[in-house]
Amino acid sequence: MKIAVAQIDVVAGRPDLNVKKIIHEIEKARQAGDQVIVFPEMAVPGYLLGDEWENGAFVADCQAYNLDICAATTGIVAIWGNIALDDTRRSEDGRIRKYNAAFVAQNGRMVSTPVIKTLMPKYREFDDERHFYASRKLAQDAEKPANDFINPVEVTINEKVLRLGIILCEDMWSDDYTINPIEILLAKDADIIINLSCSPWTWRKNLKRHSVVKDRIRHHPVHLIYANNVGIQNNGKNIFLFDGNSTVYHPDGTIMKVADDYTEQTIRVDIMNDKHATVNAPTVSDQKDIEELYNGLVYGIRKFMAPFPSRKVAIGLSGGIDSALSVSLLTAALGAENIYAINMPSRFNSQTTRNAALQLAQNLGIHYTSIPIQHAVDHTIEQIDGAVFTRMNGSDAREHVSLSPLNKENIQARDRGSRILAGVASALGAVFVNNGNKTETALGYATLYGDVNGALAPIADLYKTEVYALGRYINREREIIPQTIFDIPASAELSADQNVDEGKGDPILYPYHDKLVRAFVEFRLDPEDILRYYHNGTLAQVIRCDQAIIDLYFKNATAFINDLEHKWRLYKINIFKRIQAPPIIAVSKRAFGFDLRESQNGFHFTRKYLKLKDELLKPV
Ligand SMILES: Nc1ncnc2c1ncn2[C@@H]1O[C@H](COP(=O)(O)OP(=O)(O)OC[C@H]2O[C@@H]([n+]3cccc(C(=O)O)c3)[C@H](O)[C@@H]2O)[C@@H](O)[C@H]1O
Ligand SMILES: Nc1ncnc2c1ncn2[C@@H]1O[C@H](COP(=O)(O)OP(=O)(O)OP(=O)(O)O)[C@@H](O)[C@H]1O
Ligand SMILES: NC(=O)CC[C@H](N)C(=O)O
Repeated sequence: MKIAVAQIDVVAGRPDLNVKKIIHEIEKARQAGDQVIVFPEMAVPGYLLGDEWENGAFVADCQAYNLDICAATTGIVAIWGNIALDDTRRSEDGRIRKYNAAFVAQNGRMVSTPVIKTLMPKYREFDDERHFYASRKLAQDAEKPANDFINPVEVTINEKVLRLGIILCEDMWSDDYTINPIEILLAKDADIIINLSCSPWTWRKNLKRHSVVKDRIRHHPVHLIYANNVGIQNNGKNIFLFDGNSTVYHPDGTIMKVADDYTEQTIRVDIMNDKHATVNAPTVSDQKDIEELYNGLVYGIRKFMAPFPSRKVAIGLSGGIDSALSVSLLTAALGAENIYAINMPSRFNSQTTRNAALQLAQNLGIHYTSIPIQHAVDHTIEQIDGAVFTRMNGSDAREHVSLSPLNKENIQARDRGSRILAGVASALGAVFVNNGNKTETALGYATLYGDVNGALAPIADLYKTEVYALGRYINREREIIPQTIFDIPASAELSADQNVDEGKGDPILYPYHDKLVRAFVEFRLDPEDILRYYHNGTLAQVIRCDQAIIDLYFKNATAFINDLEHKWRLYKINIFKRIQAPPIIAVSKRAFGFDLRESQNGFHFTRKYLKLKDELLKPV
């Protein structure tokens, strides 16, 4: 059986574009002699559409496109993902019932009723349960076992009947569920498993998938096809990267063929005359991780900017590592001709960072200018510091406004972000970007309406140590980011206390705080957990931090606890900044935005935490 797996770029919300592509691929496959062609999950509408799924006209339009696809299937079996509607019944939200489904057509006719997704992911960015009715709910309604609703689809190819075990993405990731759709299909003599997916890239997920596949077909070896899309999908607060990596597996779970990452590509195999060699499973290394991260971010930026009327981007180039990495990624994604860098020195910016910013711009060949801000900052300070409020209740009471040193720091950041960058971007017909990293985003180490601004936050899902690692990757062949930028301390350069030439910088101990933030955000640990691990000596292992670093920074329990409480407070209080922050490209296992859904409730320390703290601080 000759099967084509079409790894198309699914544009979310654009069924017109997607269907055009699908029909084109079907025609190509027919000409190539393929007998079956498989497309990804939700290949017609896209998947991360938010509450657009509630737009009745839109979903009806998407479903109606099935007729166009079906009509194109002369001489071939096509399998694709789309929404299925049942307007005779309602979902639990009172709206028309919708299914996340796979459609199978051959010779201009649907071969079966739609195959309905069984397992509905409802964690992280996934919201299937909110919008779609699962096949297992249908079973419940009918008071029948779930198995009755999970069946192979029979197709006839060359007069031979084949039983296709078709599933949708999460149906394969069944470890945490009570139902295992693949097992059910294989028990019903499916000849092959075909998984239509819409599965975003995250760190080492492809590797995990290979082991999941191996496990699923361990007791019942059959070929397994995994069809995933490329492109990005944006839920409003996060951009998810779809690397594709569509794979055909041998019955022993080894890889027969795999599509290239982030590339529209159709892979072809002749399943039953299996002469295909085995492709080596990918290896794991830090270098490969960094390479994948780099490729993903560059792809994400390029795709995010594609629908904008202009690809021009303005960026504040400080001579620090964050903007250095960001500008390097932007240049790789959009071309040097589209990048406009502005250095905006105040009196606190060293010659060291100013020179580094200029050198970096020269190395990249981008547009560059310097717009000093001290004059405007002084003017703003003078106006605010001199302001007097008069109470308008007849008392004429007066209140003088006085700026603290911290207020003055923030005026510089706001002057850069809200006055210069926003002004320059509008003059150029460009957008400007936000260069915050994940560590400072978590701790609120950025100024609201200043450097929290921007159209896109390309590196806000990278911890500071990852920012440096990617910076070194950028320099792998030649020095693009000047070495000085790696040598000076990370610093906001907003006051004399942050003078890089004197070795002064941010009040964040990145090698430890990166790990602590990751424990809060990705491992979902509370200070109670952190303190317990600290107390029983396993903290370094749990948060994957060098013990020597913890010992170096914290000489005793008091120092450790003070820091832990300070950082937990910052993390929780600064949700207000993240709410107003631009969309973030998601690359970790939990990105700020709409991957981690934060409620704005301040901070709390549990009673167990307080008890343990008392014990630890009790004088001996
Ligand atoms: N719940 C809430 N909802 C909405 N807004 C709220 C709010 N609570 C306070 N606010 C507002 O937020 C203001 C305080 O926030 P904000 O103005 O950001 O100021 P703040 O958080 O006090 O300070 C920002 C920190 O980031 C550092 N920083 C700034 C810029 C760049 C860099 C760098 O690394 O390069 C570092 C800076 O040195 C300082 O330590 C308040 O004055 C108030 O107007
Ligand atoms: N002097 C400056 N000129 C231009 N832009 C600046 C300047 N200072 C800050 N910015 C902008 O504000 C952003 C936030 O500053 P921040 O200090 O966090 O990052 P950075 O300077 O790039 O890196 P680092 O924190 O390592 O110094 C910068 O990425 C940059 O876009
Ligand atoms: N589309 C889906 O069902 C996504 C969930 C799935 N676990 C994934 O691979 O990302």
